[in-house]
Amino acid sequence: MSQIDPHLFVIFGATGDLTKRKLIPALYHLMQDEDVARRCVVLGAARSDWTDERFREAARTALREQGYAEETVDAWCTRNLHYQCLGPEGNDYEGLRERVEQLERHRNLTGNRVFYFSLPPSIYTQAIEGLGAVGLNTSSGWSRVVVEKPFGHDLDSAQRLNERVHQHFDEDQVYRIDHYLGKETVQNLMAFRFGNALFESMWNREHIDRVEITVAEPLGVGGRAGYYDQSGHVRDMVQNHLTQLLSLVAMEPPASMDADAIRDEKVKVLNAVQQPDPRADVALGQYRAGTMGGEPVPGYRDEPDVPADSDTETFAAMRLNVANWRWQGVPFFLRTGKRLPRKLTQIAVRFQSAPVSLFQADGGPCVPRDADCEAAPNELLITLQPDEGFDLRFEVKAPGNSDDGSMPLETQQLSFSYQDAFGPVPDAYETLLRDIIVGDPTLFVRADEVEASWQLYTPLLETDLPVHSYEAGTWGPDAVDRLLPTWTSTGRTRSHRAEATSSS
Ligand SMILES: NC(=O)C1=CN([C@@H]2O[C@H](COP(=O)(O)OP(=O)(O)OC[C@H]3O[C@@H](n4cnc5c(N)ncnc54)[C@H](OP(=O)(O)O)[C@@H]3O)[C@@H](O)[C@H]2O)C=CC1
Ligand SMILES: O=C1O[C@H](COP(=O)(O)O)[C@@H](O)[C@H](O)[C@H]1O
Repeated sequence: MSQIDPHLFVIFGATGDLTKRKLIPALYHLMQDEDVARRCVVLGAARSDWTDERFREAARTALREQGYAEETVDAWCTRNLHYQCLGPEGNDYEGLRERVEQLERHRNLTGNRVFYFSLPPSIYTQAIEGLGAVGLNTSSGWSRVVVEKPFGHDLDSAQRLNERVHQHFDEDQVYRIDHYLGKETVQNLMAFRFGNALFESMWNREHIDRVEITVAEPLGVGGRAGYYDQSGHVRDMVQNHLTQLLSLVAMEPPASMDADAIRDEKVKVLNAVQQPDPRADVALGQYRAGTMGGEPVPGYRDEPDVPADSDTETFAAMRLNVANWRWQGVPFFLRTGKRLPRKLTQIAVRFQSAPVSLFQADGGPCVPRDADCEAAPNELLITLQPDEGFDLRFEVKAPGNSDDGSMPLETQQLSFSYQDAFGPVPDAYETLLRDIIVGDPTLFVRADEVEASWQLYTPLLETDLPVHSYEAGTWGPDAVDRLLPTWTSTGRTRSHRAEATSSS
């Protein structure tokens, strides 16, 4: 790991779900490296009237639940965790400043600070203003502010939030989190594309027929309806995670691996994506009651805290066109939803078929545009979770001969499994927290990038579109067939590995 400066890591929202489930375990894991543990002091903050000891106890419980050994956890919590109450209104920033300075004196820190907003998004502005009002945006060291998603709820609100943030912090101090960018396999997309000339030379409209991006979850809304019902699936997943995947698949090679060189290319490609026609290119859905893994599950409207007449979408699919020289005319299909049959994050790249198919039952040859002309295209499946890896599907001759005398072909695949090659992949939050404390912004979303993404989806979010019902445990509403009837990721399963993936 690069050199880490001694610093104070302040978590706003320290009593919340994200802190418990993701931030504390990621910090704990990072601090198994003694160098990091000596240099990082954590200060939790929220309105709840907790003490240091109460915060430590919550952290101990969270870590024990994740299977970490009791003694090591206890020692770490006592040594590294502190808590400051922000008062019942959450506005005691003067008290926070005093505590920050006191801890820095006691722990010999030199004014380097991270402020992590694990807060309800409606509080971001208040927190930014609060830090600015008491001068916590400047110090004798560096200060970084980390903002969780969602960053705004449309273009206008994202622009206003960026303006507020920039009144108190420079852009290079701001780390907008999209946790998909911390996933090892998402980063591997760049390695795959730009470290291998073989595929990059075919990565364009001359050779690719279509690209499909699927992010499917079996889970329902869980206990998050308060946020999710206001947000909906396009804001929750498409505007951020799927758009990041799209950018990484479609961007041009950057001039270097420098953070801004990469982010410049991501912004460029996002600006080339045409706004979808909401009525022709988009299908929305909401799950109704169904069966998952043999168990009945309730419909979205029967979930806790969801209004009985909610029209919030829990599924979205769309067709996008990237209007640039590399991609014009190649459809990018995005599909994501809750209560789909299984967990699957996958990019399927379908190459163009061979121009002439020689291996036909009736003696052929034929060309793919003829009816009944079977010419299986090559496909590359990039699976980001679970069972991370690549599968390249191609045609081989099956042994023996067909009765009709034609040469029998069968689809097989070359496969690479991340797990088999490298073992378990680290958690995305651990990667991202490490980048924050070493000051590497590459995997964070820049102000212009977040605005370009909202620009793309805001017209569709402002259109009153039908939300079609789908049964929990299926691949979404029938309306999705209008966009694409057969999705590579869920269509044929043509080999032992594809079947294994589909049943996991
Ligand atoms: N949970 C998750 O899986 C994910 C969450 N996120 C994002 O992370 C952020 C936090 O989410 P999550 O932890 O789930 O939310 P929670 O509602 O569980 O936690 C919110 C936290 O903010 C504190 N808080 C609320 N109001 C104020 C206030 N006025 N001033 C100071 N603190 C306040 C709450 O504590 P108290 O009441 O004590 O003040 C609590 O600690 C959100 O932006 C969310 O979108 C992103 C991805 C996944
Ligand atoms: O940001 C979010 O992501 C999760 C899915 O994340 P994953 O890492 O498990 O793929 C999603 O469940 C949640 O609704 C959304 O807010």
